[in-house]
Amino acid sequence: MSREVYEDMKVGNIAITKGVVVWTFVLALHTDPEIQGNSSYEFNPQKFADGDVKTCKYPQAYMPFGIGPRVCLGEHLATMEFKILIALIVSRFTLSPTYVHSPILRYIIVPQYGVNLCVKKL
Ligand code: HEM
Repeated sequence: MSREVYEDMKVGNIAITKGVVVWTFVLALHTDPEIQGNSSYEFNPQKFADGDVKTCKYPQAYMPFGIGPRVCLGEHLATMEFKILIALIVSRFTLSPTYVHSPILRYIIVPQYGVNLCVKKL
């Protein structure tokens, strides 16, 4: 995520000059054990049971849809679409017995050995 600095400013003890574009590496924020806790690399949907902001040390450090006045306009639509999509997938397939649960970090978190699904004729 990026923001252009419109005037010379300081963030903590870092001086930033007008015109510089500052990038936030969101993946690092979402996986840093210092911020997210020691299980930051584990796939654990349960940690969201009490809402997004309770998942990490600083509520604003969890920002898959950005943050502030330019936050993603489609956040709620996309979240709803994901819920519908997951429900549709789960209702039509079961995981193959050969499936090995092994999420790893590439550019995003992906299943290391893929996800094999059993397809049955409806
Ligand atoms: C998984 C799905 C999506 C993700 C992860 C995502 C993520 C993001 C992020 C990180 C930003 C930048 C926010 C910022 O700079 O603070 C953004 C902006 C935006 N997104 Fe999404 N987005 C998703 C889906 C959608 C959908 C479905 C729509 C529209 C239907 C949408 C519309 C927008 C728009 C219009 C902006 C620009 C907002 C602005 O600059 O004021 N996004 N999105």
